[in-house]
Amino acid sequence: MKMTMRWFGEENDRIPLEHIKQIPGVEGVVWSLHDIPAGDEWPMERISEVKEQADRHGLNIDVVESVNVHEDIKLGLPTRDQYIENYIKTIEKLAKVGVKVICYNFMPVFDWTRTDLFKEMEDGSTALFFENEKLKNIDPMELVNTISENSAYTMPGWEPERLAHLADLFEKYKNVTEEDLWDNLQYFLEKVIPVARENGIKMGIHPDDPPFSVFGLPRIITNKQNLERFLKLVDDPCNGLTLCSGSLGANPENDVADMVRTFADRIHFAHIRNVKTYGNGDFIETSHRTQDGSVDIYEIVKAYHEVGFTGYARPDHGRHIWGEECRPGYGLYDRGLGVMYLWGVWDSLQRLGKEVN
Ligand SMILES: O=C(O)[C@@H](O)[C@@H](O)[C@H](O)[C@H](O)CO
Ligand SMILES: [Fe+2]
Repeated sequence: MKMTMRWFGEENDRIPLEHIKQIPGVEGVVWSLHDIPAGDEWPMERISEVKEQADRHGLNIDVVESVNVHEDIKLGLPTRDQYIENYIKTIEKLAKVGVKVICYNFMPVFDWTRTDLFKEMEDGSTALFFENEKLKNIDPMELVNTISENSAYTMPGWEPERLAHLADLFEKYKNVTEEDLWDNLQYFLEKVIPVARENGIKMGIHPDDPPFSVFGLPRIITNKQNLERFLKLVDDPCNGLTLCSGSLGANPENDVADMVRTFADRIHFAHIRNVKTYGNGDFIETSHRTQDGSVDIYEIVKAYHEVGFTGYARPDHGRHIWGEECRPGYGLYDRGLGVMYLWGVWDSLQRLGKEVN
């Protein structure tokens, strides 16, 4: 397991690379060019700039999250070919600086969805919260406003410029069914995966967060059966998964450890975090520790260990603790604690394995 940490970029993240470097066992940053609109080709100078910054701190840039997929590709519009062309050029450029994995998602309109970014927990910390009833009764634009107002930074997947045309976007999706979305995903993969393979890059789709439909929009990367279907769309090792325990774990029916065991060789990137589910569709993000949430993180790490996972991992979101002012879900402290929990479990399994053999 190669440990990484998400970093939003020099002027876009309060956490300096010096601090990331001090977290035990973190070898690389998971990065992106967050200001480049989905569908545009990434400029080589900008890519090289991040590579140099990371190099200076002895961190690798092997994983990119995300190269976002333009809405026209998800909608299957004739204009998609141009955007796919740009995507391919970006893949080729990323390969030039040694990128190994690209994480992306195929969620219509919104990336992750929460109704509260700073929900207070019993211990005084705050965390991202999803309230099912509230979502049912809220106008999508109101949610966009809450999320952009609440944050000092632009939230990936919630770009105000794109979401300004929300009504338009919803209109375009009106007749797009889940089956259409599958077809459009397949079309995209058939063009992109061969290029990724030639360039030594593995693609890892991120599951939908939460793993069910929001605002009536279709969502398909949601459970084991659909992950299986996804992997068969293009049956190539480069067509793989970013297995996100927190996204999938928001549906208590998903058994993430079982997915690790089943899809082991197609998991290129592990997002590990815990959520507490309440049985009515509500959930809150908790510390990584198994006892603190509803997802058995210990069992998931054990499954990765059992299958001999050598891919990349990162602590996904964390709570906001110790008064830290940070991007929602992306503070230094709780994610740092998360890394140490994951290593604690991993190292003890490693040692036990040696003692048994
Ligand atoms: O919830 C998060 O912050 C991430 O796990 C996702 O936003 C992820 O970066 C994207 O879905 C990947 O494209
Ligand atoms: Fe994730």
